Amino acid sequence: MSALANHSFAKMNGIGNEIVVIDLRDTASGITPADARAVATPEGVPYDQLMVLQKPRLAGTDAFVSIYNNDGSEAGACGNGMRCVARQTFAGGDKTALTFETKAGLINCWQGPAPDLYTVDMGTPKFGWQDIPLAEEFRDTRGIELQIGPIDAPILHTPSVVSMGNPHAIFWVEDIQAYDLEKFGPLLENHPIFPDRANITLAHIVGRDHIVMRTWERGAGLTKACGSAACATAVAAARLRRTNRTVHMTLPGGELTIEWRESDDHVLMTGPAAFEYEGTFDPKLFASVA
Ligand SMILES: N[C@H](CCC[C@H](N)C(=O)O)C(=O)O
Repeated sequence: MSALANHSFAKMNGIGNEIVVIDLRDTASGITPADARAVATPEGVPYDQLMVLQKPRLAGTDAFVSIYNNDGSEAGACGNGMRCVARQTFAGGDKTALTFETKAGLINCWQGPAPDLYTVDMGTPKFGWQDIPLAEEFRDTRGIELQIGPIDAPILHTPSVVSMGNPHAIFWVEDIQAYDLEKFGPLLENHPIFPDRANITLAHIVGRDHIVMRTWERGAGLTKACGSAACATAVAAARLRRTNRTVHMTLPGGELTIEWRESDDHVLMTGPAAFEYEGTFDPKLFASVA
């Protein structure tokens, strides 16, 4: 039987990014992709990402956190989800800073700068073709030309590619609403250039300290916000010398502040995390899970 049967969960959101947080640190268990898909069904708790806290594996860390998209695929990073995990973990204890281990590395979190805000150190961005990753024939990342749709359709081309522990392709456009992301998103997400698929962002640079964006997420589709995409987009814009290293990001679900810190290249993301309700998983959800 799944470790989730009869287990409690917290339904949260990170500026509209639908998050479920499960704390399995009191068990020796983890979950399977089939468990993640079972939770995402309409009979379960529909979400964009599932954040599973497990027993710490490294000394000095508060938990190992596994991240699942609603299609059951695992991801190395989830910025909005980490703010939700931080809020839940701060609420349950007396700490002012937390360290989580994820597939992509260590993530430090702290409350602030305002009472309802949380800051997450998302680590350092990676730009190499093997880091994203890109298919080897596209190793020259400057030459990526992606044309999607009929020739008279708007052509999305020359994306910036960045890994924040998960793959991101960012297309710079004048109008982020001018493209049918629900149509083009899955085509680009699954393009052979991205052997691990990719998160696809449309971004418009408003000024040197402000970007508006929206994202088709790998494994989850169109979401109201993608924190790691906001980090990747802010870094890519600064790298193109089109913005400062601290940028205000406007996403469909809300606002984030991203700082690509000059001293150590770490990317700090600040934003809210909302608690919605708590519940317990009905064991019937997992009846067909092996
Ligand atoms: N879909 C992403 C994971 C969730 C990222 C997003 N929700 C965030 O806040 O960073 C991926 O497969 O890489």
